[in-house]
Amino acid sequence: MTRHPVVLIAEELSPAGVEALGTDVDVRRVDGSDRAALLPALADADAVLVRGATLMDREAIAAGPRLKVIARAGAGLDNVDIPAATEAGVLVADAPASDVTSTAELTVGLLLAVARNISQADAALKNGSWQRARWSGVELSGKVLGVVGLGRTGSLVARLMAAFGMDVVAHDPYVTAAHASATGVRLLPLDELLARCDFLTVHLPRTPETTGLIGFDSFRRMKPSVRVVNAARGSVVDENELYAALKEGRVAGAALDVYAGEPCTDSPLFTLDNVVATPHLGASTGEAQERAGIDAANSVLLALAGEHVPDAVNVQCGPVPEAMRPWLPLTERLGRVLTRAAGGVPARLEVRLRGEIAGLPAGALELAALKGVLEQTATGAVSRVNAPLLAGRCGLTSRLTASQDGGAQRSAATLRGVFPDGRIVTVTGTLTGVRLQPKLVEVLGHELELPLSGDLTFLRYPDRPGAVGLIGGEFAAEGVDIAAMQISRDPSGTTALAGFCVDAPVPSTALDRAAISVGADLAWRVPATG
Ligand SMILES: NC(=O)c1ccc[n+]([C@@H]2O[C@H](COP(=O)([O-])OP(=O)(O)OC[C@H]3O[C@@H](n4cnc5c(N)ncnc54)[C@H](O)[C@@H]3O)[C@@H](O)[C@H]2O)c1
Ligand SMILES: O=C(O)CC[C@@H](O)C(=O)O
Repeated sequence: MTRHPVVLIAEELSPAGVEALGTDVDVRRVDGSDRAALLPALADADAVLVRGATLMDREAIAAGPRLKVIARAGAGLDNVDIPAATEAGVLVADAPASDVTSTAELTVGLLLAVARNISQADAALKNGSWQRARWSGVELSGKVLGVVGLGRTGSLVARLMAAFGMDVVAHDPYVTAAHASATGVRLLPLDELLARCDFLTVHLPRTPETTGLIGFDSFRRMKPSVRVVNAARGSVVDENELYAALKEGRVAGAALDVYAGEPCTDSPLFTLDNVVATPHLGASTGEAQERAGIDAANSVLLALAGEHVPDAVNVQCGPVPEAMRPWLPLTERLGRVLTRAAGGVPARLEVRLRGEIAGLPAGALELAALKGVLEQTATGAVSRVNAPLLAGRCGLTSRLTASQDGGAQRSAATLRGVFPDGRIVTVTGTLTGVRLQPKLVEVLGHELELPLSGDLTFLRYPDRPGAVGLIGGEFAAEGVDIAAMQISRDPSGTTALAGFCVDAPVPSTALDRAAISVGADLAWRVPATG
């Protein structure tokens, strides 16, 4: 029975997300926050689905030797050691678009709550106290809202708050003025924004640069009437400094959804009347969880199938257009043919694209070629994720070149390897027919046409009559059936290259005998997988 890939669900995942995984995977569950349960459960896992409470650090990644993908059902990957995953060849993806609307809407709620003391008044009333003057607030309309971080959430918050009549200004050194103006905001230096705003909301990732960004110095620059909202990451606003500023009347109010350490139940901030606090609810809506689950499940399925994962964060390539996707497995296989033909890894690899594909973004093809080249010799797992790292370690450099002239094909990909001993080895493939079948069309300068699938075997020998019969005889003696074959002479007509698609791997003893019988100087096999 074929083994289905094991997908470990380590946290609550929406039913739609579980359903999106389909029936061709073996779904298992574990409580990812329980380390003692998580580590052994990872031993068999091909994929793990997490939210924010499962720590996928170096130790956890090492506990999953089969792992191919870590997918986060949500935005942000603070709980995943991305460099460790990259080294291990494990793809990491999150679902960055899934919770933008929910988080932006919660931010609107927090802005309103901190302006109007909604939660404090609610709690007081339910406690029997009718205090209208005590909970009087301020309007949003006409006030300046400072948005720090004008990415997905920040931009949506800016648009939504403009509808309240707020004057929205933003600080984000990494966005263009065009993006800001399309969002309807003015970009300002941080100091100027801090000095002007009546309300401040941060929508930043946690990075060394953003940790504590809103701290003592920032509060010093702000008006004492300012109200601060954080629904991004706890550590972006320094909690101790915020507490001091609120206590001393240097900040009028704060609304927080996130905390430096979570779960957080006993912060000094919770003792203050002018603080509204929610327990990390930004993405906690049915809609966001459904989208996050489905997006993460789709990333898992794509990664397990070896396909391009648009939400991957640790694959070093840009977008992969639809027309480029069938070329990924083809280029990977070409890499395997090249390394096997040469008996080792080249020092330099050129990935040449010709014809119609030459104009398309092709970074992913370079990664696929590197993967194919390296996986024959590497000791651990090789994927498009760690291929550049492993190439660097073994001194292999690569480059992409493109030419509009496809030659005999509409499009073709050639791998050209230059080896440390000066040898140059080339292999070329193309996709043919309506079903885009991968074909080899050139090997070591010999033109041929051979399906680039299944087990392949090649021999290069001085051309003479009867050679194919001798080779076929050796294969037949081991019960190996030939599904397709091609013989190609070099331009001088003296050397022949025979390529065979075989139904089962040719035993090495049979290949050795065949090579001796025809006087081959090269004989090699390319296994169907890895
Ligand atoms: N509360 C929640 O439940 C919840 C839900 C979703 C996202 N988040 C968090 O909200 C934050 C924003 O999410 P997003 O999806 O909008 O991210 P994003 O990547 O779309 O936007 C982040 C923006 O911050 C900017 N930025 C980075 N460093 C900066 C700096 N030093 N100064 C100013 N700007 C800087 C980036 O240029 C980018 O535009 C993330 O930390 C995310 O994890 C929280
Ligand atoms: O609910 C969650 O899983 C956390 C939401 C998440 O996307 C975040 O980045 O804060």
